[in-house]
Amino acid sequence: MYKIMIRDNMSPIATEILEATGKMEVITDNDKAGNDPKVLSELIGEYHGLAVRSGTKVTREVLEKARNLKVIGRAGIGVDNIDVQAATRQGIVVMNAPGGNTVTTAEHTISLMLALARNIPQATASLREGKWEKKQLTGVEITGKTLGIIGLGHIGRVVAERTRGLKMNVIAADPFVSKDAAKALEVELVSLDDLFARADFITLHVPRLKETINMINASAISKMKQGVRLINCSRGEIVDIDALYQAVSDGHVAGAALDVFPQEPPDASLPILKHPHVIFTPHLGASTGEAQIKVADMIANQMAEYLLSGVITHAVNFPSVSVEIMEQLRPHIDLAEKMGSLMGQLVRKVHDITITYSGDLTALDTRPVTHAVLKGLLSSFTDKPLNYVSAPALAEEKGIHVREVLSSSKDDFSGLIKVKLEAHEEGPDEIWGTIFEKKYPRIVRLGKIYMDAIPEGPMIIIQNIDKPGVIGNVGVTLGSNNINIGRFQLGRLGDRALCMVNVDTRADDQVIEEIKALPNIISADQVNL
Ligand SMILES: NC(=O)C1=CN([C@@H]2O[C@H](COP(=O)(O)OP(=O)(O)OC[C@H]3O[C@@H](n4cnc5c(N)ncnc54)[C@H](O)[C@@H]3O)[C@@H](O)[C@H]2O)C=CC1
Ligand SMILES: O=C(O)C(=O)COP(=O)(O)O
Repeated sequence: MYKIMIRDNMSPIATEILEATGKMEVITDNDKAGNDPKVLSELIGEYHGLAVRSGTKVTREVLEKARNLKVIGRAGIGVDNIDVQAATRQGIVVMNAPGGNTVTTAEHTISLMLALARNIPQATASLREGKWEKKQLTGVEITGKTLGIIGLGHIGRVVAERTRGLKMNVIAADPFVSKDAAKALEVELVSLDDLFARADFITLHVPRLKETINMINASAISKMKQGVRLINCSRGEIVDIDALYQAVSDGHVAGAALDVFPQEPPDASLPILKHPHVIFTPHLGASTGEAQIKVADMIANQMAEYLLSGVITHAVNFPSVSVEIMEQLRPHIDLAEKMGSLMGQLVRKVHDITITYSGDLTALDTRPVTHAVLKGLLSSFTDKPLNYVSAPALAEEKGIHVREVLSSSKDDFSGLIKVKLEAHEEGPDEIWGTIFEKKYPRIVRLGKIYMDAIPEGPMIIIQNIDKPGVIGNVGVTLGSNNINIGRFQLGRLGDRALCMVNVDTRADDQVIEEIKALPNIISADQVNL
C-alpha cells in the first residue's frame, strides 16, 4: 500500500481516484501541519505521495525528512512553493496540472479588471455603510482601451482572446513567444517598455522566476502611462508592493487589483491593504468548483499512474512521456541502464558522456533513455539512492558533462544507442547496444570490438592478446573454481580480443586475479548487471 497525504483543501475527487486503485491509503491533512514546514517535516516520513495546492510550503527541510516520498503532485500550475531542486536531487518527481485552471484564472483576471474599472468592491462597501456615492465611484470604460498582457502563455492567451471580445486593443510582451504565434491570436507583440508606454491596463501572467521577481518595480512603474491600472493574478513577488503602494498613493497608478501577495496570507498591517484604489482577492484565481475538480482529477490520476506503472506525465523535473511511448521506450530504458552500469563498473572518474541515438529511436523522446544511462553509470559511483529523476542532477553535481545526439546515420541496427565516455582512466571508452525483435537487449560493441552479448547478471569482461589458449585457460580457471559459464562471447580487432562471459555465480576477487595472471591477458573485470 502507498500512503498519500492530500493537503490544501483539494477537491475530494483526488481522494476518490487514489483510493479506487485499491493500493493507496489517503490521509487528508488540511490542518495538522498548517503552513509550518517544521510540523510537516515531522509527519512526512511515512508518506510515498504528497498532493498540494499553493498553501503548503514543501521546503528543503521537509524534503530532508521525506525518506519514502516518491512523488509530489501540485493540483495547479505554480510549483514555486516546492523546492524542486531539492526534490530532484532526492529523486522525487514533481508534477503539476497544466491547463486545468487556465480558463478559471483568466476569468478571474477579467473579473478583477472590470471590478477595478467600475469600483465595484468599493461601491459594495459604500452601500453597506448606508451611503449613495454615485459621483465618487464613477469608473472608466474598457472598450477601446489598450490591455498589456505580460506573459502570453496558457492564461495570458485566454485573457487575450476574451478581452478582444470586450473590444479592447490587446498587446503583449513575452520574449518566448514568436511574432507569428501572437499574430495568430490577433495580439500585437511588443517590447516590455513599449507595453509600459502604451497600456491603460496591465495584467501579469508570468511564472515566478528569478528574472520575473520584482519586474514591476519603481523603475518599471515610472515607464507606465499616468493613470494606468494593474492586475496581478500571477505571483505576489512579481510586483514590488511598496513601489506599487507609492505609485497608487501619488496617483501615477489609478488603481490595482491583487489576487496574490509576496507573503500569503499578507500581514494585516500591510499599508496597501487599506488603500481605497486597490482591490483584493485571497489567491482565488483558480478557485472555482470546475477548475478544482479538473486539477484534482488530473493530479490524482498522474500520481497513481506514476506510483503504479512508472509513467511520468507533466513532471517539472522529468521529461513527460505518454503510456504508449513509454511502452516503446521501456526495453531501451532497461538496456540503457545496463549499458551505463557496465561502463560505470569498468571505467571510473568519467567527466564527459556523449549518448548518440540512431534509427527508430530518433523518432521517440529519448530523454528518459539518457536518464537511464546516467542512473546506471552513476550507481557505481555513489552510495546515495539514485533513480531516473535524480541521476542528471547528480551528474551535474559531479561535473559530468552530458551530450545527447540524434544521428541520421544508417547503421545495421533498427535502433542503436551509443554511449561514449571521456574518462580520466584507461579502458574501453565506448559501448553500443540495441534491442533485437523489440525485446531482447544486446551489447553489440565494447570499445572498438564488435560483439553479440546479453547484458545480464554477473559478467566477466576480459581483454586479451589474440593468441591460442586464452579461452581454454579462462574456461579451466572458472571450472576449477566451480563457476559455470552461461554464455561466452568473443570478438576481435587486429591482435586484440575481447571476451564477455556470463557466469551463473559471481566469481571471488581471487578468481579474477587468477584470470589476470594467465598468459596474454590484458585485463579482467567482473561486473554485475
Ligand atoms: N492566481 C492564481 O490562482 C493562479 C496563478 N497562476 C500563476 O500564473 C502563472 C502563469 O500561468 P500559465 O499561463 O499557466 O503559465 P505558462 O507557463 O503557460 O505561461 C507563462 C508565460 O510567461 C512567459 N514568460 C516567462 N518569463 C517571462 C518574462 N520575463 N517576460 C514576459 N513573459 C515571460 C512564458 O514565455 C510563458 O509564455 C503561473 O506560473 C502561476 O504562477 C496560475 C494559476 C492560478
Ligand atoms: O495553479 C496555481 O499556480 C495557483 O496559483 C493556484 O493556486 P491554488 O491551487 O488555488 O492554491
